[in-house]
Amino acid sequence: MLSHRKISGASSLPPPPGPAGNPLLGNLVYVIGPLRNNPHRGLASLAETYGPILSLRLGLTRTLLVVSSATAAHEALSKNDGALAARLVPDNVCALSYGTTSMVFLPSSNQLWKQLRVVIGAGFSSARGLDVIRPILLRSCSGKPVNIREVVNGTVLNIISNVLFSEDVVDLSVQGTQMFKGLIVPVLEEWSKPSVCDAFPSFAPLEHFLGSRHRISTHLAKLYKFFDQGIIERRLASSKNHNDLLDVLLSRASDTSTVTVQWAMAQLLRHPEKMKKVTAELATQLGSSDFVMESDLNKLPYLQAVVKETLRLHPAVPLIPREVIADDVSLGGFDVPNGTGVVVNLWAIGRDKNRFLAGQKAHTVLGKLDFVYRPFGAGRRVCPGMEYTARSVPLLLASVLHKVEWRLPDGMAPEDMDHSDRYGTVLNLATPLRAVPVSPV
Ligand code: HEM
Repeated sequence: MLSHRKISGASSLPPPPGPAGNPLLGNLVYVIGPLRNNPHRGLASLAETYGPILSLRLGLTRTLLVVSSATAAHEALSKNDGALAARLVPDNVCALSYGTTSMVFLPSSNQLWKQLRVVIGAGFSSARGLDVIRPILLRSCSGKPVNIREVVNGTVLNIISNVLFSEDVVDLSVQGTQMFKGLIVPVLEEWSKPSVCDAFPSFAPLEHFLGSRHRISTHLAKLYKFFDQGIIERRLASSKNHNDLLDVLLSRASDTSTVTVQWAMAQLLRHPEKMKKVTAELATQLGSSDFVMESDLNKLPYLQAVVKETLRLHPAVPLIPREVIADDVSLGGFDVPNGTGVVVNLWAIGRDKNRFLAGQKAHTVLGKLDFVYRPFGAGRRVCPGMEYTARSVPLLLASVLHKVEWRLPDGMAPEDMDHSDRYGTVLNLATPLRAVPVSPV
Protein backbone atom coordinates (compact mmCIF):
# COMPACT_ATOMS: atom_id res chain seq x y z
CA MET A 1 0.00 0.00 0.00
CA LEU A 2 1.31 3.49 -0.75
CA SER A 3 2.63 4.91 2.47
CA HIS A 4 1.10 8.14 3.69
CA ARG A 5 3.78 10.05 5.47
CA LYS A 6 3.42 13.27 7.27
CA ILE A 7 3.76 16.16 4.84
CA SER A 8 6.55 18.52 5.86
CA GLY A 9 5.94 22.13 6.84
CA ALA A 10 5.19 25.07 4.57
CA SER A 11 7.72 25.83 1.86
CA SER A 12 8.51 29.04 0.05
CA LEU A 13 8.75 27.12 -3.24
CA PRO A 14 5.66 26.63 -5.42
CA PRO A 15 4.23 23.14 -6.08
CA PRO A 16 4.66 21.76 -9.63
CA PRO A 17 1.87 22.47 -12.12
CA GLY A 18 -0.68 19.81 -13.05
CA PRO A 19 -4.20 19.24 -14.33
CA ALA A 20 -7.08 20.45 -12.17
CA GLY A 21 -8.78 17.61 -10.31
CA ASN A 22 -11.98 16.81 -8.46
CA PRO A 23 -11.89 18.26 -4.88
CA LEU A 24 -12.32 14.79 -3.32
CA LEU A 25 -10.74 12.43 -5.85
CA GLY A 26 -8.08 14.73 -7.28
CA ASN A 27 -6.82 13.24 -10.56
CA LEU A 28 -7.64 9.69 -9.46
CA VAL A 29 -10.30 9.12 -12.12
CA TYR A 30 -7.75 10.04 -14.75
CA VAL A 31 -5.07 7.77 -13.23
CA ILE A 32 -7.23 4.65 -12.99
CA GLY A 33 -9.05 5.56 -16.24
CA PRO A 34 -7.11 6.88 -19.27
CA LEU A 35 -3.73 6.28 -17.61
CA ARG A 36 -4.49 2.66 -16.71
CA ASN A 37 -3.43 1.42 -20.14
CA ASN A 38 -0.12 2.70 -21.49
CA PRO A 39 0.53 5.25 -18.70
CA HIS A 40 3.95 6.07 -20.22
CA ARG A 41 2.21 7.63 -23.24
CA GLY A 42 -0.51 9.37 -21.22
CA LEU A 43 2.04 10.88 -18.83
CA ALA A 44 4.25 11.96 -21.77
CA SER A 45 1.39 13.86 -23.34
CA LEU A 46 0.54 15.51 -20.01
CA ALA A 47 4.18 16.63 -19.84
CA GLU A 48 3.75 18.39 -23.18
CA THR A 49 1.14 20.61 -21.52
CA TYR A 50 2.47 20.95 -17.97
CA GLY A 51 6.23 20.60 -18.47
CA PRO A 52 8.96 18.15 -17.41
CA ILE A 53 7.91 18.19 -13.74
CA LEU A 54 4.17 17.99 -13.14
CA SER A 55 1.99 16.84 -10.30
CA LEU A 56 -1.12 14.68 -10.03
CA ARG A 57 -3.25 14.37 -6.90
CA LEU A 58 -4.64 10.98 -5.89
CA GLY A 59 -7.51 11.29 -3.46
CA LEU A 60 -7.24 13.85 -0.70
CA THR A 61 -3.67 13.48 0.47
CA ARG A 62 -1.52 11.62 -2.03
CA THR A 63 0.59 13.51 -4.59
CA LEU A 64 2.43 11.98 -7.52
CA LEU A 65 5.15 13.91 -9.32
CA VAL A 66 5.94 12.98 -12.91
CA VAL A 67 9.45 13.65 -14.21
CA SER A 68 9.87 13.67 -18.01
CA SER A 69 13.20 15.24 -18.94
CA ALA A 70 16.80 14.01 -18.64
CA THR A 71 17.81 17.07 -16.59
CA ALA A 72 14.97 16.65 -14.10
CA ALA A 73 15.59 12.87 -13.92
CA HIS A 74 19.25 13.51 -13.14
CA GLU A 75 18.24 15.88 -10.36
CA ALA A 76 15.76 13.34 -8.98
CA LEU A 77 17.78 10.12 -9.23
CA SER A 78 21.38 11.28 -8.89
CA LYS A 79 21.52 14.60 -7.06
CA ASN A 80 18.68 13.59 -4.69
CA ASP A 81 19.66 9.91 -4.62
CA GLY A 82 19.30 9.50 -0.84
CA ALA A 83 16.07 11.49 -0.54
CA LEU A 84 14.40 9.42 -3.28
CA ALA A 85 15.91 6.03 -2.43
CA ALA A 86 12.56 4.43 -1.54
CA ARG A 87 10.23 2.69 -3.96
CA LEU A 88 6.67 3.74 -4.38
CA VAL A 89 4.89 0.55 -3.33
CA PRO A 90 1.59 0.08 -5.18
CA ASP A 91 -1.20 -1.68 -3.34
CA ASN A 92 -1.26 -4.56 -5.83
CA VAL A 93 2.16 -5.88 -4.86
CA CYS A 94 1.16 -6.25 -1.20
CA ALA A 95 -0.57 -9.59 -1.81
CA LEU A 96 1.03 -12.42 0.23
CA SER A 97 3.30 -9.76 1.78
CA TYR A 98 5.24 -9.62 -1.47
CA GLY A 99 5.78 -5.85 -1.27
CA THR A 100 7.36 -6.09 2.17
CA THR A 101 9.79 -8.91 1.32
CA SER A 102 10.74 -8.22 -2.29
CA MET A 103 14.08 -6.60 -2.99
CA VAL A 104 12.46 -4.39 -5.60
CA PHE A 105 10.25 -2.75 -2.97
CA LEU A 106 12.19 -3.01 0.30
CA PRO A 107 13.54 0.31 1.62
CA SER A 108 17.23 0.87 0.93
CA SER A 109 17.89 1.01 4.70
CA ASN A 110 16.71 -2.63 5.03
CA GLN A 111 19.39 -5.22 5.77
CA LEU A 112 17.90 -7.85 3.43
CA TRP A 113 17.85 -5.33 0.56
CA LYS A 114 21.56 -4.65 1.13
CA GLN A 115 22.39 -8.37 1.25
CA LEU A 116 20.44 -9.15 -1.89
CA ARG A 117 22.13 -6.39 -3.86
CA VAL A 118 25.49 -7.90 -2.87
CA VAL A 119 24.35 -11.43 -3.85
CA ILE A 120 22.99 -10.28 -7.20
CA GLY A 121 25.95 -8.02 -7.89
CA ALA A 122 28.35 -10.93 -7.30
CA GLY A 123 26.34 -13.44 -9.34
CA PHE A 124 25.73 -11.19 -12.31
CA SER A 125 29.21 -9.70 -12.47
CA SER A 126 30.75 -12.97 -13.66
CA ALA A 127 30.44 -14.52 -17.10
CA ARG A 128 28.68 -17.54 -15.58
CA GLY A 129 25.53 -18.54 -17.35
CA LEU A 130 26.14 -16.84 -20.66
CA ASP A 131 27.17 -20.09 -22.33
CA VAL A 132 23.56 -21.33 -22.16
CA ILE A 133 22.77 -18.85 -24.92
CA ARG A 134 24.04 -21.45 -27.35
CA PRO A 135 20.84 -23.55 -27.45
CA ILE A 136 19.15 -20.75 -29.37
CA LEU A 137 21.20 -21.92 -32.29
CA LEU A 138 19.87 -25.45 -31.95
CA ARG A 139 16.57 -24.32 -33.41
CA SER A 140 16.24 -25.25 -37.06
CA CYS A 141 15.71 -22.76 -39.84
CA SER A 142 12.36 -24.41 -40.44
CA GLY A 143 10.94 -21.86 -42.86
CA LYS A 144 7.87 -21.70 -40.58
CA PRO A 145 6.85 -18.59 -38.57
CA VAL A 146 7.99 -18.58 -34.95
CA ASN A 147 7.18 -16.33 -32.04
CA ILE A 148 10.42 -14.42 -31.34
CA ARG A 149 9.53 -14.02 -27.68
CA GLU A 150 9.29 -17.78 -27.24
CA VAL A 151 12.57 -18.36 -29.08
CA VAL A 152 14.38 -16.05 -26.68
CA ASN A 153 12.55 -16.40 -23.38
CA GLY A 154 13.41 -20.00 -22.48
CA THR A 155 17.08 -19.23 -23.01
CA VAL A 156 16.91 -16.03 -20.97
CA LEU A 157 15.30 -17.84 -18.05
CA ASN A 158 18.04 -20.40 -18.16
CA ILE A 159 20.81 -17.80 -18.24
CA ILE A 160 19.39 -16.10 -15.19
CA SER A 161 18.59 -19.23 -13.22
CA ASN A 162 22.08 -20.51 -13.99
CA VAL A 163 23.55 -17.34 -12.55
CA LEU A 164 21.34 -17.36 -9.48
CA PHE A 165 20.91 -21.07 -8.82
CA SER A 166 23.37 -22.87 -11.13
CA GLU A 167 20.52 -24.79 -12.66
CA ASP A 168 18.15 -24.56 -15.61
CA VAL A 169 14.59 -23.49 -14.86
CA VAL A 170 13.42 -24.38 -18.31
CA ASP A 171 14.34 -27.58 -20.02
CA LEU A 172 14.23 -26.44 -23.62
CA SER A 173 13.41 -29.96 -24.73
CA VAL A 174 10.17 -30.08 -22.72
CA GLN A 175 7.35 -27.59 -22.46
CA GLY A 176 8.58 -26.06 -19.18
CA THR A 177 8.52 -22.55 -20.62
CA GLN A 178 4.83 -22.74 -21.40
CA MET A 179 3.91 -23.99 -17.93
CA PHE A 180 6.07 -21.34 -16.31
CA LYS A 181 4.67 -18.54 -18.46
CA GLY A 182 1.12 -19.70 -17.79
CA LEU A 183 1.71 -19.16 -14.07
CA ILE A 184 3.69 -15.94 -14.17
CA VAL A 185 1.73 -13.97 -16.79
CA PRO A 186 -1.45 -13.46 -14.70
CA VAL A 187 0.64 -12.22 -11.74
CA LEU A 188 2.55 -9.75 -13.88
CA GLU A 189 -0.63 -8.53 -15.56
CA GLU A 190 -2.29 -7.76 -12.23
CA TRP A 191 0.82 -6.11 -10.80
CA SER A 192 1.03 -3.61 -13.61
CA LYS A 193 -2.43 -2.12 -12.94
CA PRO A 194 -3.07 0.73 -10.48
CA SER A 195 -5.51 0.09 -7.68
CA VAL A 196 -8.06 2.37 -6.08
CA CYS A 197 -6.35 1.56 -2.74
CA ASP A 198 -3.30 3.53 -3.90
CA ALA A 199 -5.35 6.66 -3.21
CA PHE A 200 -7.78 5.28 -0.59
CA PRO A 201 -5.94 2.76 1.61
CA SER A 202 -9.08 2.13 3.67
CA PHE A 203 -10.49 0.10 0.76
CA ALA A 204 -7.71 -2.47 1.25
CA PRO A 205 -9.76 -5.06 3.24
CA LEU A 206 -12.34 -5.16 0.44
CA GLU A 207 -9.61 -5.57 -2.18
CA HIS A 208 -8.11 -8.34 -0.09
CA PHE A 209 -11.25 -10.47 -0.31
CA LEU A 210 -12.70 -9.50 -3.68
CA GLY A 211 -10.32 -7.41 -5.72
CA SER A 212 -6.96 -7.70 -7.42
CA ARG A 213 -5.10 -8.49 -4.18
CA HIS A 214 -7.21 -11.61 -3.82
CA ARG A 215 -6.56 -12.63 -7.45
CA ILE A 216 -2.82 -11.98 -7.13
CA SER A 217 -2.57 -14.02 -3.90
CA THR A 218 -4.16 -17.00 -5.67
CA HIS A 219 -1.81 -16.73 -8.69
CA LEU A 220 1.27 -16.20 -6.51
CA ALA A 221 0.47 -19.21 -4.32
CA LYS A 222 0.37 -21.44 -7.44
CA LEU A 223 3.64 -20.00 -8.66
CA TYR A 224 5.43 -20.57 -5.36
CA LYS A 225 4.12 -24.15 -5.35
CA PHE A 226 5.51 -24.68 -8.85
CA PHE A 227 8.94 -23.59 -7.68
CA ASP A 228 8.81 -25.42 -4.38
CA GLN A 229 7.84 -28.75 -5.94
CA GLY A 230 9.08 -28.23 -9.44
CA ILE A 231 12.07 -28.20 -11.67
CA ILE A 232 14.54 -26.42 -9.42
CA GLU A 233 13.39 -27.85 -6.10
CA ARG A 234 16.68 -29.49 -5.13
CA ARG A 235 18.75 -26.39 -5.49
CA LEU A 236 16.30 -23.92 -4.06
CA ALA A 237 15.61 -26.03 -1.01
CA SER A 238 19.12 -25.27 0.20
CA SER A 239 18.83 -21.55 -0.46
CA LYS A 240 17.52 -19.49 2.40
CA ASN A 241 16.67 -16.55 0.14
CA HIS A 242 15.01 -18.45 -2.63
CA ASN A 243 11.77 -16.49 -2.80
CA ASP A 244 13.64 -13.20 -2.72
CA LEU A 245 15.92 -14.22 -5.57
CA LEU A 246 13.03 -15.86 -7.35
CA ASP A 247 11.36 -12.50 -7.38
CA VAL A 248 14.32 -10.99 -9.24
CA LEU A 249 14.26 -13.85 -11.69
CA LEU A 250 10.55 -13.49 -12.34
CA SER A 251 9.70 -9.88 -12.23
CA ARG A 252 12.85 -8.15 -13.35
CA ALA A 253 15.47 -10.15 -15.12
CA SER A 254 13.85 -12.44 -17.65
CA ASP A 255 11.13 -10.37 -19.26
CA THR A 256 13.24 -7.21 -19.52
CA SER A 257 15.95 -8.96 -21.55
CA THR A 258 13.48 -10.94 -23.67
CA VAL A 259 11.41 -7.91 -24.55
CA THR A 260 14.51 -5.88 -25.46
CA VAL A 261 15.66 -8.55 -27.93
CA GLN A 262 12.12 -8.70 -29.28
CA TRP A 263 11.98 -4.92 -29.85
CA ALA A 264 15.41 -4.97 -31.50
CA MET A 265 14.21 -7.69 -33.88
CA ALA A 266 11.02 -5.73 -34.59
CA GLN A 267 13.02 -2.61 -35.46
CA LEU A 268 15.43 -4.55 -37.66
CA LEU A 269 12.61 -6.31 -39.52
CA ARG A 270 10.96 -2.95 -40.00
CA HIS A 271 14.23 -1.46 -41.35
CA PRO A 272 15.64 -4.12 -43.71
CA GLU A 273 18.65 -1.96 -44.64
CA LYS A 274 19.69 -1.90 -40.96
CA MET A 275 19.10 -5.66 -40.71
CA LYS A 276 21.46 -6.11 -43.66
CA LYS A 277 24.08 -3.96 -41.98
CA VAL A 278 23.95 -5.85 -38.69
CA THR A 279 24.03 -9.32 -40.29
CA ALA A 280 26.89 -8.22 -42.59
CA GLU A 281 28.83 -7.13 -39.49
CA LEU A 282 28.23 -10.55 -37.90
CA ALA A 283 29.28 -12.41 -41.05
CA THR A 284 32.45 -10.34 -41.46
CA GLN A 285 33.51 -10.54 -37.84
CA LEU A 286 32.54 -14.15 -37.04
CA GLY A 287 33.17 -15.83 -40.38
CA SER A 288 32.36 -19.53 -40.30
CA SER A 289 32.16 -19.78 -36.51
CA ASP A 290 28.82 -21.32 -35.45
CA PHE A 291 28.46 -19.61 -32.07
CA VAL A 292 28.80 -16.03 -30.95
CA MET A 293 31.02 -15.76 -27.88
CA GLU A 294 31.07 -12.96 -25.34
CA SER A 295 34.58 -12.07 -26.50
CA ASP A 296 33.18 -11.36 -29.99
CA LEU A 297 31.02 -8.51 -28.74
CA ASN A 298 33.67 -5.79 -28.93
CA LYS A 299 33.98 -6.56 -32.65
CA LEU A 300 30.28 -5.76 -33.12
CA PRO A 301 29.84 -2.00 -32.55
CA TYR A 302 26.85 -1.69 -34.88
CA LEU A 303 24.96 -4.48 -33.11
CA GLN A 304 25.76 -2.89 -29.75
CA ALA A 305 24.40 0.44 -31.03
CA VAL A 306 21.20 -1.31 -32.13
CA VAL A 307 20.71 -2.52 -28.55
CA LYS A 308 21.28 0.96 -27.11
CA GLU A 309 18.93 2.53 -29.58
CA THR A 310 16.33 -0.14 -28.77
CA LEU A 311 16.59 0.65 -25.06
CA ARG A 312 16.17 4.35 -25.80
CA LEU A 313 13.01 3.91 -27.85
CA HIS A 314 11.54 0.95 -25.99
CA PRO A 315 12.85 0.94 -22.39
CA ALA A 316 11.75 -2.38 -20.89
CA VAL A 317 10.92 -0.58 -17.63
CA PRO A 318 9.45 2.70 -18.92
CA LEU A 319 8.44 4.18 -15.56
CA ILE A 320 10.61 4.31 -12.44
CA PRO A 321 8.50 4.67 -9.27
CA ARG A 322 10.21 6.28 -6.26
CA GLU A 323 9.10 7.95 -3.07
CA VAL A 324 10.54 11.00 -1.28
CA ILE A 325 11.74 10.07 2.22
CA ALA A 326 13.31 13.33 3.37
CA ASP A 327 12.23 16.87 4.19
CA ASP A 328 13.16 20.01 2.27
CA VAL A 329 13.51 18.34 -1.11
CA SER A 330 13.12 20.44 -4.25
CA LEU A 331 13.13 19.44 -7.91
CA GLY A 332 13.40 21.95 -10.76
CA GLY A 333 12.67 24.76 -8.29
CA PHE A 334 9.46 23.13 -7.03
CA ASP A 335 8.72 22.01 -3.50
CA VAL A 336 8.48 18.22 -3.16
CA PRO A 337 7.19 17.27 0.32
CA ASN A 338 8.24 14.17 2.21
CA GLY A 339 5.95 11.28 1.19
CA THR A 340 5.43 12.45 -2.40
CA GLY A 341 5.51 9.71 -5.03
CA VAL A 342 7.87 10.42 -7.94
CA VAL A 343 7.55 8.65 -11.28
CA VAL A 344 10.40 9.08 -13.79
CA ASN A 345 9.13 8.54 -17.33
CA LEU A 346 12.10 6.97 -19.16
CA TRP A 347 9.99 6.43 -22.27
CA ALA A 348 9.32 10.17 -22.59
CA ILE A 349 12.96 11.03 -21.85
CA GLY A 350 14.20 8.68 -24.61
CA ARG A 351 11.94 10.42 -27.12
CA ASP A 352 12.69 13.98 -26.09
CA LYS A 353 12.62 15.86 -29.41
CA ASN A 354 15.03 18.52 -28.14
CA ARG A 355 17.65 15.95 -27.28
CA PHE A 356 17.17 13.27 -29.93
CA LEU A 357 16.68 14.94 -33.28
CA ALA A 358 15.71 11.63 -34.83
CA GLY A 359 12.43 11.76 -32.88
CA GLN A 360 10.71 8.39 -33.16
CA LYS A 361 12.80 7.15 -36.09
CA ALA A 362 15.02 4.34 -34.93
CA HIS A 363 18.63 3.75 -35.87
CA THR A 364 19.39 7.12 -37.40
CA VAL A 365 21.60 8.20 -34.55
CA LEU A 366 23.21 4.81 -34.03
CA GLY A 367 26.60 4.85 -32.46
CA LYS A 368 26.33 8.39 -31.12
CA LEU A 369 24.31 7.45 -28.08
CA ASP A 370 25.41 6.53 -24.67
CA PHE A 371 23.19 5.64 -21.75
CA VAL A 372 22.50 9.33 -21.07
CA TYR A 373 18.81 8.57 -21.06
CA ARG A 374 19.27 6.02 -18.25
CA PRO A 375 17.28 2.95 -19.32
CA PHE A 376 18.51 1.28 -16.11
CA GLY A 377 17.72 4.12 -13.71
CA ALA A 378 20.37 5.73 -11.49
CA GLY A 379 21.56 6.18 -7.92
CA ARG A 380 21.66 3.51 -5.24
CA ARG A 381 18.60 1.75 -6.67
CA VAL A 382 20.01 1.57 -10.19
CA CYS A 383 19.26 -1.75 -11.90
CA PRO A 384 21.72 -4.33 -10.50
CA GLY A 385 21.44 -6.23 -13.80
CA MET A 386 22.71 -3.27 -15.87
CA GLU A 387 26.21 -4.47 -16.60
CA TYR A 388 25.10 -8.04 -17.12
CA THR A 389 22.41 -6.92 -19.55
CA ALA A 390 24.94 -4.85 -21.48
CA ARG A 391 26.69 -8.17 -22.22
CA SER A 392 23.84 -10.66 -22.37
CA VAL A 393 21.33 -8.77 -24.55
CA PRO A 394 23.79 -8.07 -27.42
CA LEU A 395 24.92 -11.69 -27.15
CA LEU A 396 21.33 -12.94 -27.34
CA LEU A 397 20.55 -10.71 -30.30
CA ALA A 398 23.73 -11.76 -32.10
CA SER A 399 22.90 -15.45 -31.47
CA VAL A 400 19.40 -15.02 -32.89
CA LEU A 401 20.72 -13.26 -36.01
CA HIS A 402 23.97 -15.07 -36.76
CA LYS A 403 23.68 -17.48 -39.70
CA VAL A 404 19.90 -17.07 -39.89
CA GLU A 405 17.92 -14.96 -42.28
CA TRP A 406 14.71 -13.65 -40.74
CA ARG A 407 11.71 -12.77 -42.89
CA LEU A 408 8.27 -11.45 -42.09
CA PRO A 409 5.53 -14.09 -42.35
CA ASP A 410 2.90 -14.36 -45.09
CA GLY A 411 4.59 -11.84 -47.40
CA MET A 412 3.95 -9.04 -44.87
CA ALA A 413 5.65 -5.73 -45.78
CA PRO A 414 7.80 -4.02 -43.10
CA GLU A 415 5.51 -0.98 -43.09
CA ASP A 416 2.53 -3.22 -42.25
CA MET A 417 4.05 -4.42 -38.97
CA ASP A 418 2.16 -3.44 -35.84
CA HIS A 419 4.66 -1.43 -33.82
CA SER A 420 2.35 -0.34 -31.02
CA ASP A 421 3.32 -1.13 -27.45
CA ARG A 422 1.51 -2.41 -24.41
CA TYR A 423 2.43 -1.42 -20.87
CA GLY A 424 2.64 -4.24 -18.38
CA THR A 425 5.35 -5.18 -15.92
CA VAL A 426 7.57 -4.58 -18.95
CA LEU A 427 6.89 -2.58 -22.10
CA ASN A 428 5.87 -5.21 -24.61
CA LEU A 429 4.82 -5.25 -28.25
CA ALA A 430 1.03 -5.12 -28.45
CA THR A 431 1.10 -7.82 -31.14
CA PRO A 432 3.56 -10.68 -30.56
CA LEU A 433 6.35 -10.60 -33.11
CA ARG A 434 6.38 -13.55 -35.49
CA ALA A 435 9.07 -14.08 -38.10
CA VAL A 436 10.34 -16.88 -40.31
CA PRO A 437 13.89 -18.19 -39.83
CA VAL A 438 15.50 -19.50 -43.01
CA SER A 439 19.03 -20.57 -43.84
CA PRO A 440 20.82 -17.72 -45.60
CA VAL A 441 21.76 -18.46 -49.21
C1 HEM B 1 17.01 -4.91 -20.62
C2 HEM B 1 17.20 -5.26 -19.36
C3 HEM B 1 16.84 -4.45 -18.15
C4 HEM B 1 16.33 -3.17 -18.04
C5 HEM B 1 15.97 -2.19 -19.17
C6 HEM B 1 16.17 -2.91 -16.62
C7 HEM B 1 15.69 -1.70 -16.10
C8 HEM B 1 15.56 -1.44 -14.75
C9 HEM B 1 15.12 -0.18 -14.21
C10 HEM B 1 14.78 1.09 -15.01
C11 HEM B 1 15.08 -0.30 -12.86
C12 HEM B 1 14.70 0.78 -11.84
C13 HEM B 1 16.00 1.45 -11.38
C14 HEM B 1 15.81 2.67 -10.52
O1 HEM B 1 14.91 2.73 -9.68
O2 HEM B 1 16.61 3.62 -10.66
C15 HEM B 1 15.47 -1.66 -12.54
C16 HEM B 1 15.54 -2.18 -11.25
C17 HEM B 1 15.89 -3.47 -10.98
N1 HEM B 1 16.38 -4.41 -11.87
FE1 HEM B 1 16.59 -4.18 -13.89
N2 HEM B 1 16.57 -4.00 -15.91
C18 HEM B 1 16.99 -4.97 -16.80
C19 HEM B 1 17.51 -6.21 -16.48
C20 HEM B 1 17.67 -6.70 -15.21
C21 HEM B 1 18.33 -7.94 -14.89
C22 HEM B 1 19.01 -8.89 -15.88
C23 HEM B 1 18.23 -8.09 -13.54
C24 HEM B 1 18.79 -9.24 -12.73
C25 HEM B 1 19.65 -9.05 -11.81
C26 HEM B 1 17.52 -6.94 -13.02
C27 HEM B 1 17.18 -6.74 -11.69
C28 HEM B 1 16.63 -5.58 -11.18
C29 HEM B 1 16.30 -5.37 -9.77
C30 HEM B 1 16.43 -6.41 -8.65
C31 HEM B 1 15.84 -4.06 -9.65
C32 HEM B 1 15.39 -3.37 -8.37
C33 HEM B 1 16.60 -2.75 -7.71
C34 HEM B 1 16.28 -2.04 -6.42
O3 HEM B 1 15.18 -1.55 -6.23
O4 HEM B 1 17.18 -1.98 -5.57
N3 HEM B 1 17.20 -6.12 -14.06
N4 HEM B 1 15.76 -2.33 -13.72
